[in-house]
Amino acid sequence: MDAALPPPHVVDTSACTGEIHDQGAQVTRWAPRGAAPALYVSSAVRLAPGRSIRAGIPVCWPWFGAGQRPGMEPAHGFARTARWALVDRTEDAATGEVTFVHRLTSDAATSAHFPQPYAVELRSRFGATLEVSLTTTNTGPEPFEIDEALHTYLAVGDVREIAVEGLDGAAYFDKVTGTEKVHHGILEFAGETDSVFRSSGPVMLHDPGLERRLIVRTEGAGNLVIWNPWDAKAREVADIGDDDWSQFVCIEAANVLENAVTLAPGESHTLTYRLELESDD
Ligand SMILES: O=P(O)(O)OC[C@H]1O[C@H](O)[C@H](O)[C@@H](O)[C@@H]1O
Repeated sequence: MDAALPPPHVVDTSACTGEIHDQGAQVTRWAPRGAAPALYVSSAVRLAPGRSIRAGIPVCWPWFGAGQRPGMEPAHGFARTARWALVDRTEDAATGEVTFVHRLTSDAATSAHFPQPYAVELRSRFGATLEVSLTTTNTGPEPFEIDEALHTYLAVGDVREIAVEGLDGAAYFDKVTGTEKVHHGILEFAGETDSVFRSSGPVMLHDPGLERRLIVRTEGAGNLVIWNPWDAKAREVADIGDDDWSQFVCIEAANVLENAVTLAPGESHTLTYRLELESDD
């Protein structure tokens, strides 16, 4: 059995329900009041110290995927499995909004692959909309470079039936084929998809199965990464339930490849993800 992860911080207000873990400063649930959950939680999710949580919004930092050099581990950087410190929690009684601030510093989590001093703050605002901002500050004497992503798992009725609007004309790197492409029209899904768009949105996800639309807006992002492993690949990915692959799509706000962020000493950068849900009725 897995060792226990401390329980998440829970939000239950007039505006929404939600939860966030100190591990990874990871939002795992959000639903506006009266609506179904907007974020996917794997039916095979494992909540254990040091294990990435297959749900919600993993924070990928300070590298993405396998990183820029061979041997960089863990995948997607160490922030998503590190224990962050909760430094603030505020609630606005009038709006029902709850805001958490989590912090990770080089004193708390270090890596041979990223020895530079830093402070990272994750501000999550749970309300009628969800807003998550990741701010990186270089607290050391030398410049450094980071990749980053707010790797959001969106819950969908059936990925084969959804349509994503807002990427017409966008260039992207197709990680499945390893080629550069340009997308035209609406984005629909018919197989494994792992695309790094050179676009920051906004995009609208039309979901006829769940009779709703999800609107993603970003700030400070050079890329949107869109991922679904499809059936065969999903079986190779840890902690995804056998029949889960059709029930999510990741639309991630990111700065990767040529959009990696370089920070001079004392400099900060913020990456923001806003999610809104509109029901059809
Ligand atoms: O299995 P994980 O380490 O969580 O990564 C899951 C996925 O994340 C991103 O979307 C990448 O673009 C994919 O290549 C990767 O497979």
